[in-house]
Amino acid sequence: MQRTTNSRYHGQPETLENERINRKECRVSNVTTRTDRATNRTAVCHHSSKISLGVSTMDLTICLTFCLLLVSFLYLALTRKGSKNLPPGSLGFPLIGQSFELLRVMQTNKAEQWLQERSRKYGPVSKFSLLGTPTVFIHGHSANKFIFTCDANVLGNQQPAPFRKICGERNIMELTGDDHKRVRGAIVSFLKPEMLKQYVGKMDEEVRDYLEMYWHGAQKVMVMPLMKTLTFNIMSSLLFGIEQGERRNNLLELIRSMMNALSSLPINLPFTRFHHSLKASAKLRTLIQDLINERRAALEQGIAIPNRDFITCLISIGKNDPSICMSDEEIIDSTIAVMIAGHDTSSVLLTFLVKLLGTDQSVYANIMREHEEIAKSKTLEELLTWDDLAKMKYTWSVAMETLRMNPPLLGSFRKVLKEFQYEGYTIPKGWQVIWATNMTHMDERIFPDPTKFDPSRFEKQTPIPPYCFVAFGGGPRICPGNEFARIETLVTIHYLVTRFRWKLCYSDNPISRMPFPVFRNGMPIEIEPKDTVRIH
Ligand code: HEM
Repeated sequence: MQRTTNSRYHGQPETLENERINRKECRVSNVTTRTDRATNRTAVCHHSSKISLGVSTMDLTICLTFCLLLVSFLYLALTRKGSKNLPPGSLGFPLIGQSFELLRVMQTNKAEQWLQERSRKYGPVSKFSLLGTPTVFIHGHSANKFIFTCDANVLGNQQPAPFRKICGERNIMELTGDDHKRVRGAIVSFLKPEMLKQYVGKMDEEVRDYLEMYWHGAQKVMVMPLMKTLTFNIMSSLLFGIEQGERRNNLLELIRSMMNALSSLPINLPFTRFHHSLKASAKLRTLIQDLINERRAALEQGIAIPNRDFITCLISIGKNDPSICMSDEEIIDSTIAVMIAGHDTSSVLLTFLVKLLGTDQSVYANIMREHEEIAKSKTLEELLTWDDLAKMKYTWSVAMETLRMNPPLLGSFRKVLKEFQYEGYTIPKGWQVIWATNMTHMDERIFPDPTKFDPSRFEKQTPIPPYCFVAFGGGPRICPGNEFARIETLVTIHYLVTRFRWKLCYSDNPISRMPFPVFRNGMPIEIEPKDTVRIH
C-alpha cells in the first residue's frame, strides 16, 4: 500500500477520478454515423477512420423497423392490462420506461422524494418500468413483511442486470430456495458473531495501520474515499486473507473499476463503463480462483486452518458433508457479492457518522465519554476486545439512527415468479417488485418526529417492531453482514474520537446515489491529532 508521506491532503475523491474517466469516455465515444450517398452504404466514422459495414440503408431500415415492432409487441404482451386489475401508474415508453428519470433523481439524491411523490400520487401500490421490466413499488411496514417473508417460489431474488452480470449468476443474491439456504448457511458460518469475535483484534490492527497511513501527519483528509479504503482493507484481510502489498493494491484497483458501473446501463461496448467493469470482474475472478487453489493446497498440506479467512472457510464447508458444499463458481460469485455488499454500505455509514460528529456537539460529547472510559481501561498498544465493543452501546444507537435517516441501500428488487394478488391488484409473472427503506423509516406512526435525529429510539427497553427498521432488510435475506458492519464501525469510531479532533471544511457537499450515497466532493475535513501518543 503506498503511503503519500509528503501529501498533507489524503484521499482523492473517487468521484472526481470517475468524472475524469467519464469525460475521457465521452471523448472516445464520439462516434458519428453517416450515409455515403454515392455507394448507398452506411459507414461508421470514428475520428478519421472509416469502416464500411457492407449493409444497405434499406436493409438496415427494414431490420430496425422489424426489431422495434417485435420489442413493442413483446412489451405490450407483457404489460397488457386485459381484464387484470394492474396497479396504477404509467409504464412510460417501451424499454426506457422511467429508467432515465430514476437515474437522474438518484444522481441528484432526490430518489426518496421521487418515491414519496409516487406514493402521494398513486397510493401505496404503483407501477413503473425500469430497463424494460415493469416494476411494482410497494411500501410500508406490512409491504416489507410481505416481501421479506413471501414464498420464494412467488417472489424470487433478482438484482438489476448490471449487478448480476458483474457479480455472476451464482452469487448469493441471485440464488433462491435450497441453493440460497445452502450458500447463505456457508456465508453465515463465517459472518456469525461467535466467529467474528476472534477477528476483533485483526480489525483493530487494520484500523490503526490505516490511520497511521492516511490520517497521522495530515491536516486535511477526504473522508468518503478514505472510508472506502478502510472498509476495503478490512474486507481484503478478513475475506481474502490478503495483507498489505502489491496483491492488495491490484485487488483494490480491480474492485474499484468493477464497481464503477453498478448503476449504469448494461451496454457492453468497448467505450462504456459497463464494459470496463466486466473486464475488471473477469480479472478478479481469475485472482479469486488462484486464491481458492492456493488455500485448497494449504488446507490439504495442513498448513492452513479453516478459519484463516472467508474463502478458506467456504472451501472447508463441505468437507464432512458434500450436500452443503459450494462450487468454485459459487465461492467466486458470492465473494464478489459480499465484497460489494459490505464495502460501500459500511463506508457510507462511517462517512455519515464523521459528518454527524463534526456537527452535533451533544452526540459527540456522549460518544467521547463512552470511548474515553474504555480507552482509560487499556494501555495504548492493547487491542480492543469483544467485551470492549459490548460497552459501546450508545455509539451503536447513534449508528442505527444514522442508518435510519441515511440508509445506504435505497431498497432492493424481487422478481415475480408466479402471478399474485396484492391489495386487490394483480402482479403478473415476469414483473419485478421494489421496496424502499426510507418510506418506513420516515413513517411518523413508527418513528414519531421522523426528521429529528434521536438515538434514544434504539435505546428503549421495548425493541422496534419487526419490519419497521429495515436498513439491513428482513426475513431470510436479512443482511448477514450486520455484525461485521457493527464491529468495523465501533472499532473505527473508537480510534477516530480518541485520537483526532476534526471540523468539516466545506460549504456545499452534494450527494448522489450510484446506487449507494456518494459525497461528490469526497467530504473534506480538517483534522488535528489528540495528545495520545500512538504505540503500535
Ligand atoms: C451498514 C452496513 C450494511 C447495510 C446497511 C447493509 C444492508 C443490507 C440489506 C438492506 C440487505 C438486504 C437486501 C435485500 O433484501 O434484497 C443486505 C443483504 C446482504 N448483505 Fe448487507 N449491509 C451492510 C453491510 C454488510 C456487510 C459488512 C456485509 C459482508 C461482510 C454484507 C453482506 C450482505 C450479503 C451477502 C447480503 C445478501 C444476503 C442474502 O441475499 O441472503 N452486508 N445488506
